[in-house]
Amino acid sequence: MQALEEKAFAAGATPEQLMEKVGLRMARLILEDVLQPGTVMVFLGKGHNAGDALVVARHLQGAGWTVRIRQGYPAAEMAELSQRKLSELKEQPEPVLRPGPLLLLDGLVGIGASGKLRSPLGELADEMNSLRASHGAETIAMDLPSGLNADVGSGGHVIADQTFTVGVPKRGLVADTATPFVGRLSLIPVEELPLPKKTDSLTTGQSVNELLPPRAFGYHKGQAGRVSIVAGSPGMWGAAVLCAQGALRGGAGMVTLYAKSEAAPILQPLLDPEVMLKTLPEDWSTIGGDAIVIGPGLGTSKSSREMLFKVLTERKCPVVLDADGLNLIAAAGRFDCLGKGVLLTPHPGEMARLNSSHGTRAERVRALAEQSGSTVLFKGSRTVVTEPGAKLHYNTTGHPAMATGGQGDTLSGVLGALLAGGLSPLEAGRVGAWACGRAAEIALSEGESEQSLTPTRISEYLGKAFRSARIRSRLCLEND
Ligand SMILES: NC(=O)C1=CN([C@@H]2O[C@H](COP(=O)(O)OP(=O)(O)OC[C@H]3O[C@@H](n4cnc5c(N)ncnc54)[C@H](O)[C@@H]3O)[C@@H](O)[C@H]2O)[C@@H](O)CC1
Repeated sequence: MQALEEKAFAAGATPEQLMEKVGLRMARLILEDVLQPGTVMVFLGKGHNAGDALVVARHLQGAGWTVRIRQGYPAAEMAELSQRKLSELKEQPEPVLRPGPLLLLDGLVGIGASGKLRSPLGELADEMNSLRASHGAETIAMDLPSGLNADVGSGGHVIADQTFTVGVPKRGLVADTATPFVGRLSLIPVEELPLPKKTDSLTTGQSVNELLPPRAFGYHKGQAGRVSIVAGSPGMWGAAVLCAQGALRGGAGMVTLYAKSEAAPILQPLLDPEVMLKTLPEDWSTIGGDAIVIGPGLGTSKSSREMLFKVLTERKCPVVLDADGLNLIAAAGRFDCLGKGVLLTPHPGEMARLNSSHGTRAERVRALAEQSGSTVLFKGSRTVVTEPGAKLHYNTTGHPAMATGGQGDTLSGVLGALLAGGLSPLEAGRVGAWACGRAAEIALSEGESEQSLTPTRISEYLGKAFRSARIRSRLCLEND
């Protein structure tokens, strides 16, 4: 990263220009999500990381926020540029905490850090963590959460709810050990710091926007695609309903749910009127569509097992395989039915049944992709998608509020819709994970809580999530 910065400076960009650019972009993303002005506390070390935080604070101050400064060192000991950014904040009378949101900006250390946080920054980090725990404050880290090793992700100290990483994703941010310290991730693009092509990538609003170009005016439902869903069983019909909701709001042209005829009186009143309900044929391989989703709440009966293997072996369109679909494959070891065109969506429990519970998440997702020849979306607080020969794509959105049964059913429907609309399994996995996570974030900023958020609400917020990919992409690229 330092080497890239040096290149950018050699090409004429000044550190101040870069700092102003990233600070403005970070502030815009905050203002997109936090709808009401509140108090922002800025925690400062000595280096340019502090300067980033100060530029963000200045923009928030301009938008009506109250700014409070917590400095580790006197101004005279700070980097000259950061001193200047401190002086550019408007003088304020010593403010009291006012009602409204409380944001903590972590500008203690960035990529210039080495080792564990030393005094007085260690104490400031503790203060941030305790305000987060006791005052409902949200912590936003500039570039990386202070204390965390940017290369390997060890040694976290500041617990961030969100990290704005500058220019290039640092490897350590997506390490398993880093996830609890990093929170949601936003990549702040800096044109002067081009992304390295070979490294693993982050799926951001900008990348989702590129994968979902606006539809042509003459677009019709045939192009949006038909999603067929085989899901649900006695006691688990809700999974089928959630999956159909996700498919409908993920952009499908037509959604058909296939279920046993005796389930119709239960299902029909629960389904959106746009969803077609058909009797599950004896031979599942006769089910048509542009994408098939199999598995949510399906059960693991012998007849389902035989039909699943048949559909997969004779598939004529992409298939999303979730939940019991994965369990059936795992129990029988029938990896020979998988391969290209199949998108597997295991959570950690299903992953352990399919492959192994040993190794890092990165190692496990790669191993399953190689073993199955399929695309794998490994769910978790840092969902990761890959396929044989591809790099790892880490999702950046989501929230612990998504820890509820049924989220995966919604996601599988969304994935079916994206595949039916023509995305590849890898693209669909990236977009689907991003959109569901973003829907959760928006729902929370509009009043849902960690306790209340349901998968149905995720579907309801998908509209805003897809829109947000376009908005965030624009916010991250315009300079004024
Ligand atoms: N260089 C630039 O022009 C740009 C830098 N940017 C920001 O600047 C950051 C890098 O800035 P710097 O290189 O000034 O470094 P940092 O701001 O990361 O901090 C370096 C300072 O922290 C102290 N320090 C290091 N490890 C410590 C520890 N364990 N405990 C306590 N103190 C410690 C060092 O003595 C040094 O004074 C990036 O992460 C990014 O946030 C962005 O503004 C973009 C442009």
